[in-house]
Amino acid sequence: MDKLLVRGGNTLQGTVHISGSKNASLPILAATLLTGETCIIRRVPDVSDTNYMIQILTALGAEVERSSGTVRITAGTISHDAPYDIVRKMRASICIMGPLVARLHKASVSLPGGCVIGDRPVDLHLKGLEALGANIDMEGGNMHIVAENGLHGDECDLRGKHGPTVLGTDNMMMAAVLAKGKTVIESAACEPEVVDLANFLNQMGAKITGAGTRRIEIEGVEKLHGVDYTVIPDRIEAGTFMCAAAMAGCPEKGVTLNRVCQEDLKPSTEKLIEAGHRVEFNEQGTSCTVTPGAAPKGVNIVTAPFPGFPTDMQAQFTSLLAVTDGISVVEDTIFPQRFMHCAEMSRMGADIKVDNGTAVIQGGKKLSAAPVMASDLRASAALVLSGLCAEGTTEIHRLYHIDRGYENIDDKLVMLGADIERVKE
Ligand SMILES: CC(=O)N[C@H]1[C@@H](OP(=O)(O)OP(=O)(O)OC[C@H]2O[C@@H](n3ccc(=O)[nH]c3=O)[C@H](O)[C@@H]2O)O[C@H](CO)[C@@H](O)[C@@H]1O
Ligand SMILES: C=C(OP(=O)(O)O)C(=O)O
Repeated sequence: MDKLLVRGGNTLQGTVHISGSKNASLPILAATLLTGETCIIRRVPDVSDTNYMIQILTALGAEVERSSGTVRITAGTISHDAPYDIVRKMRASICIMGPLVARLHKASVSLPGGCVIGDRPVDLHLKGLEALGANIDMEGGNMHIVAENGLHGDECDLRGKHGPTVLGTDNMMMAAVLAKGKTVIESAACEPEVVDLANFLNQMGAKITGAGTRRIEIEGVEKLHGVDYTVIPDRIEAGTFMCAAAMAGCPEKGVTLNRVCQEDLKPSTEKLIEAGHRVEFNEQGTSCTVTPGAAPKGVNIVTAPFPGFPTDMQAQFTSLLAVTDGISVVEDTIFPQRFMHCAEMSRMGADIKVDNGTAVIQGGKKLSAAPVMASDLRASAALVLSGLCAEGTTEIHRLYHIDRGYENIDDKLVMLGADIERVKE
């Protein structure tokens, strides 16, 4: 197992290229199961989650070739059966349910295991599939989903107690594209990754309108075909580098991020500006430079479904606010238990009290290095950010979390001037 040594105090400057979105790539890779024709997906980040999805597709019978960011998939003859051994490692593997039932009229998929960021049920995914005529039986931790005569269009409201569901919306869209008749999804998730999946499906020949709004309509079609598609930039990786620039960037030159989407970065941009940092986009909105402010101040954050502030940026902003003067309050309404990074950051000298889904941060503390444990993907990014500003060498253990979703994060930070080394434990 690897660990990261982050020697804090270096100033970051230069340009970083943002990778394709992990959270857009995962459902898009799963959606290639909807056709026997070849799909080429470009700018798929080379991270363990996308490689894991490729292993799942291969285990189901698809032929997959990967050459750096380009993945070529032909799902000619596929199996409906995804046992525990192949789904257990990644929760996002549940997005194979929709395409399998749509194409084969049946799917056996093991329930994903627990998740450290909180309770993550799949009731809304199942509600969506049931609305389209699927019968679902649970047995021995497996979901057996059958639609003997195929799926049919219907209406379904996917609102849960924490708001809409991203992968649940994806699953229902993927199920509905080959269903007979029209499907309406109410309270759909509006995240850019949902829109990217809808764009991909439409290029395959699907008829989806309204993606990016709370109501999505899908007119079922008989068949989908292969496509050549490029996934959107990763707004969470970009947001993480924006935080790095605000925390450790050169005050004169800042850090430039290339291959971003300005619209998708709005919530992170607004909070950085409110906290006193400078964020400037080029005219096309595809590149931005973040320069740390002279007198940054604390801000309050409440996570919410898109276009609100993303829960996937909560840990990184908590890290930024821990070293920013003033009191900040950060509430995660989507995953109220997603604060494991705070205990580790406290070991580095941060002053954060977490209670009932809310962190109260007494900011402006000088951080000092400590050995810390990454507990999940974004928590590990938050610890790297803290390490960049800490005095001494921070050791970050359990690096497999960060490798799930950040392509070469250590190399990218080193290119910007950070002193980071990956070593064997
Ligand atoms: C691979 C991927 O894209 N992952 C993202 C996706 O996860 P994912 O799609 O799994 O997250 P959801 O949008 O489904 O979760 C939102 C909320 O709904 C609840 N819920 C969800 C499903 C369900 O059937 N019942 C239910 O109650 C969840 O517990 C959570 O409180 O969106 C999350 C919320 O933006 C992000 O943090 C994840 O990074
Ligand atoms: C929580 C995340 O991913 P997943 O839903 O796959 O756990 C994430 O990308 O921050």
